[in-house]
Amino acid sequence: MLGGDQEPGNYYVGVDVGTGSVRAALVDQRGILLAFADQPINQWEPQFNHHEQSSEDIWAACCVVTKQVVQGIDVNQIRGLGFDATCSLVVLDKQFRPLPVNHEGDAHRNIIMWLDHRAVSQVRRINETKHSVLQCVGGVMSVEMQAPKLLWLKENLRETCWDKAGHFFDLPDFLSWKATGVTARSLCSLVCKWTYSAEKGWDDSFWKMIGLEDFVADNYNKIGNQVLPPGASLGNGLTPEAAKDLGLPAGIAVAASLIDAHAGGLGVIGADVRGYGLACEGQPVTSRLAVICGTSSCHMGISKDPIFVPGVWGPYFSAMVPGFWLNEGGQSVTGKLIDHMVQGHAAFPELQAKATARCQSVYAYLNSHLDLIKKAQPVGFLTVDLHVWPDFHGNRSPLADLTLKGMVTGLKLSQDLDDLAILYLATVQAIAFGTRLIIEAMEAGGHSISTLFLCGGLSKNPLFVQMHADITGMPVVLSQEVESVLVGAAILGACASGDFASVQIVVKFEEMQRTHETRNQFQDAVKENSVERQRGRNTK
Ligand SMILES: Nc1ncnc2c1ncn2[C@@H]1O[C@H](COP(=O)(O)OP(=O)(O)O)[C@@H](O)[C@H]1O
Ligand SMILES: O=C(CO)[C@H](O)[C@H](O)COP(=O)(O)O
Repeated sequence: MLGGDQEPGNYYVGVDVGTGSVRAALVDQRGILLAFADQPINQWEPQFNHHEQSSEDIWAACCVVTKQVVQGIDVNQIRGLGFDATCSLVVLDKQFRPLPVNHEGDAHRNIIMWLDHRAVSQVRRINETKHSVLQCVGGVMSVEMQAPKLLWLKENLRETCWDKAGHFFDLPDFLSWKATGVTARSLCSLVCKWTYSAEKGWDDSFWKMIGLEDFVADNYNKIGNQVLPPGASLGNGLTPEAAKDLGLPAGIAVAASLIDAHAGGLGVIGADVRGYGLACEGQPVTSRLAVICGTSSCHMGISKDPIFVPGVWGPYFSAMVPGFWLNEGGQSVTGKLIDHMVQGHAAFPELQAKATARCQSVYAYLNSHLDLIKKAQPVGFLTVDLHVWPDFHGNRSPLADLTLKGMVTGLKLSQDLDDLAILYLATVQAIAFGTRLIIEAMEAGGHSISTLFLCGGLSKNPLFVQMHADITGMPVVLSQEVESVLVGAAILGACASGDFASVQIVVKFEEMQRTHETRNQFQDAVKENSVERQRGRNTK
């Protein structure tokens, strides 16, 4: 076992702040998840395309779930703590107090969430500059990144927010600051969402060109001028105040953080797949694509040399696995889109009642209903007359066009449970086709991908997984530990503790995890059908 010099019973805590909830896990030195807790967090949408959260609300939820997962153990055996979170923008004043990011002046809502699309005008102007930093985000900056949102705050909330601001954090970095009092930022967040270069640092000309010369004058104090690799140990570790909040011992190692998709990628991409006859067995890790699918989906592909893929974020150096370049494709709404389509359908109340009666989730019920109504052919053929274009919140990758909208064709007058189930299936398939489009763009750029490694909430939906296998034509690997994002966060804590020399070595934690593969039934079905037809011909 790697890192054999650890004492038995070393524990690490991972905290994952997703869009809808905060999760924590207790993980041992074998990478086995021993305890899990989750806590919902609030989201506000004060107007269309404005999505806000509260850093105080999120920290309070972190404290609840962390205390829960360490119940019953000797907390002195906890060696490290790691955070991952969505790439949302946190705004604090010079005394680290929350500032409002809204016209109502509500300082409790001091976070502009990752999926917020308020800064449309700002990102258009940024992209019109054609500045060279845009070559590190696939050529087009997303409205979901931090520069457009910062520019929006300066142009729209000058007095109530911008002039009073002392610190702008990516949410993962806010959490590590809250835990240690250290304002150092993670290389992951700054490189992926702020245009920071691992080799050259900040580019003064970019910030001056887009009208945020304030940061240059201030020597980047407000957005970070001390940058550490993910997994580096921060300051003197957990402060006594944060230790009390979290129910952990003061002084334990706290790691420089990761964005949630990157933690998920770290948690699955190194899995040991020997013995399953998979195409990626014995292949380099660069043949693997990690897809972290929750509210959104993020497609994480790594390479030894930088690969530029138009419309796909990156190339980013060492932003997920040290020593590798990263390209990140994405679909801004996937789980959120499926929830939207299902909950907005006329038959949803009937579905809810029937699922509740069976003590099932609505998705488990829908999946079984589809099996009930499918004919002789695989379930995927039920949507031959109904199709969905999934860009209800713009297209993140590979078209990188925030103005695109969603579309449904093939609707009838009926709105019964069968129609809802088939619309749900068509939405799942549309998302899988979006993944295929991203893979094709990445392969055109130079990637060579053979196998998908899925994690995140949607990886718990067998239909979602099967449609990805069928439509991409690739095997899908699910790790035995479904909470892979949390394993990724705990890996950070393990690295910061010094029990493991680097994140990369720790990635091999996964050798302890078994994996199982989902066969590509669609291709098998097509083959069987063609065999049937051939048999039919031969017997005629
Ligand atoms: N067991 C499940 N079956 C089907 N869908 C699920 C399941 N668990 C979560 N989801 C879906 O995954 C999405 C949330 O993903 P998750 O990774 O848990 O959260 P976050 O996006 O906050 O990180 C939601 O759209 C939810 O409907
Ligand atoms: O842009 C991101 C990652 O690069 C966001 O953090 C991610 O898309 C949101 O994650 P989730 O869907 O799990 O809430």
